Amino acid sequence: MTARPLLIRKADAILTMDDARRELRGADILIEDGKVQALGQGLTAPGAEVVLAEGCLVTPGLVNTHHHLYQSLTRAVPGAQDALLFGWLQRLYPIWARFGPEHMHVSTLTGLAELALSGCTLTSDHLYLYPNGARLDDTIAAAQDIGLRFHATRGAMSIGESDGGLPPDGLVEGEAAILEDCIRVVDAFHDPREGAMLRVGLAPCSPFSVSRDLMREAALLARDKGVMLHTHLAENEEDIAYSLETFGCRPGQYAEDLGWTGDDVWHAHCVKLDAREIDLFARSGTGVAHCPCSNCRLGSGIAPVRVMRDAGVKVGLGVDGSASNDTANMALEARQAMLLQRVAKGADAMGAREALEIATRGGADVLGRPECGRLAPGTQADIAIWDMRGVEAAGSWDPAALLLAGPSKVRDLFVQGRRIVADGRLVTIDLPRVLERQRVLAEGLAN
Ligand SMILES: Nc1nc2[nH]c(O)nc2c(=O)[nH]1
Repeated sequence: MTARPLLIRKADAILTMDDARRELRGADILIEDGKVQALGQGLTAPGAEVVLAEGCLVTPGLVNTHHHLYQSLTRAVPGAQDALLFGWLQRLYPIWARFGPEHMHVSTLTGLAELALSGCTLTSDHLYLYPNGARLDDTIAAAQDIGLRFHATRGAMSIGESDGGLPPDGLVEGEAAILEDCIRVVDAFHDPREGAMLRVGLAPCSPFSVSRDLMREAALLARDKGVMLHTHLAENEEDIAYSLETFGCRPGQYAEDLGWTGDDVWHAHCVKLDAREIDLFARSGTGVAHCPCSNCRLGSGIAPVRVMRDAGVKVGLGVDGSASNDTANMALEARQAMLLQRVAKGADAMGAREALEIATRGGADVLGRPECGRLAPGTQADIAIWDMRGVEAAGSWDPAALLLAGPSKVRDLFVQGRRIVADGRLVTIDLPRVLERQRVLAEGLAN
């Protein structure tokens, strides 16, 4: 929380993403106690810290609804560069099986740093493997170090190869132990209060790596504890084929039968949802984490985001893990979301403002955080300041330039009114030291 009030002054433009989608010119934002107090021209606040935003565009901090932060240690792995989802996973599982607590902590710090520099203030993470004593706690500590708002999800895999699943047997956990650890991390870390910096969700990994029983039990536990549910769904054709062959139904039916629809549930990818499944998601308030770069990289396809949005499905944006993106830049991800819908449906299928809306309030709504992802009196002061005077945006006429042109990195970033990035540099951690450790750990995995 900010001790002193903070006044962001004279922004060229503020895209508030409030309920009226107001856009303010030459305007200020006053922040007190971690929340937006006022927006408008000529605000004053005696004793406030002043941040000048002339030449800048100000937006709500971007919200990332799907990531596997640990994967930042396995970018561009040979043999996994040109594969479809299942082959890609089979190449990487044995490498991930060698991770331990430090790998989780350092890779998460690295991934969060990358997100912060690209304007992200709130991210979820899906950690679904726990080799060699690794724990969800390792990633939570990293988020607390860096100061980003964090939704950690306790993922899991329980069906190994010998039981018809995709992962190697050595990488799966027993279901009783999974549920026990879910209870532990929710009780230890989940903060249900408005404005929380840390929440926990439950996230069995995917239909081809967990049992139906675990999905059902996780849903019951999540509702008992009042936390959200997250998994991968309908990611590509292999995923659909597995569902039809193994469960005798499409992914939407599978999710509905197991209690995995509702406004406390969000599914990653959903590239292959059909019209009935989209209607189910809209009626039930089920959210979607759209991951356009990863879907391109793995050749999964183009998610029907235009159709989903028109049907009323809640859609947020996700960079996905850095083994399948392999960058984790939220601004570029929003640009990719916009461009892909145009490839699918034509040049007017999605504008820059709509893509930015998905990347801000869209994601916040998917994560059940209506106090984030928009700037209005009373919302959380999660704010990105983009310098539009650099070469990327030079000559641009409109704030839409942020996604049509650039920049893709922030000048300043505030989370709950606390500055995380100043003049393009992270101020909460020693990034060069983290990157050096990341390099050593990656080398150790590669050799
Ligand atoms: N894009 C991804 N899809 C997945 N499915 C699954 O089971 N794991 C993953 C993953 O890490 N990335």
